Amino acid sequence: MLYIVGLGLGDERDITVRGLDAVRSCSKIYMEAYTSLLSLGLDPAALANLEKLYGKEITVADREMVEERVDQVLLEAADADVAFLVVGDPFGATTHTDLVVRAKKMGVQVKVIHNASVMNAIGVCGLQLYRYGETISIPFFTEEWRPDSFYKKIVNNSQLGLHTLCLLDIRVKEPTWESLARGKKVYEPPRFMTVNTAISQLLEVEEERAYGKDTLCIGVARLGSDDQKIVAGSMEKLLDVDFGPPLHCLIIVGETHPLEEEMLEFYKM
Ligand SMILES: C[S@@+](CC[C@H](N)C(=O)[O-])C[C@H]1O[C@@H](n2cnc3c(N)ncnc32)[C@H](O)[C@@H]1O
Repeated sequence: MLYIVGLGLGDERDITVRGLDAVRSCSKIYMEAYTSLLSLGLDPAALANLEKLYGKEITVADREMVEERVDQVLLEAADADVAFLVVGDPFGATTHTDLVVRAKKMGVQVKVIHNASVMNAIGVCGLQLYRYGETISIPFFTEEWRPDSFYKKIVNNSQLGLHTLCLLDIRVKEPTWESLARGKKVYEPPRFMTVNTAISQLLEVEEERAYGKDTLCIGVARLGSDDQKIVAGSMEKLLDVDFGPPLHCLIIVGETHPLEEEMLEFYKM
């Protein structure tokens, strides 16, 4: 059996009882470490906490492993119970549908154990799920590369009066050759996009007045942790707010219902 287990958004204690039972029963544990709070996956101290809780060693599965060598994991799961851990929820934003499809095609049984995910940002600020449009991802701009395909989606959402949840880029540096030569992959800390960078990039590509510096937005940092931070304000005001350590996401507010407005008041700066 392949157990795909969501770890939630806080720390190692956020796994569900059902998830913990499954993990402890498995002979091999992999942890996906590229779509979410990578510090959990790549910080040796955080990893050690998880291993202590599970009583088992964890193999960190980076993008290359998940995309290119996943059949090895699935073959193991054909003969034994294997856990594949995902920070957040296995189907939260980035889905692991591909893994499920491949497992089923190979005749491997799959059980998914859900948990909180970044999708909880949708409601935590008081906005309502059915008043959101398409979710977007904002990549880091570089000197030569300024993709803005997300912009059209914001325009569409805004024309319909819908809110937009913006997920922000995470850049994982490849393990160095030096560390690979020593037979060990060593990861440098990933680069995370802040709410401030996201807003300045959004203002840079704006041209159809879908939004502007006065548009109401909500910045959400470290959702699900004890020190989560949620601040609502105009783009201009949020540009100067220090949201602290990652992970961050941003919501562009569309037309609001009176109940949404009441809740938003608690977060306004
Ligand atoms: C691909 S999504 C997360 C998928 C993950 N499996 C989940 O269920 O949450 C990654 C993006 O979501 C946002 N995100 C994830 N966790 C967050 C958190 N705790 N607080 C704020 N934003 C978060 C960040 O913008 C991050 O780049």
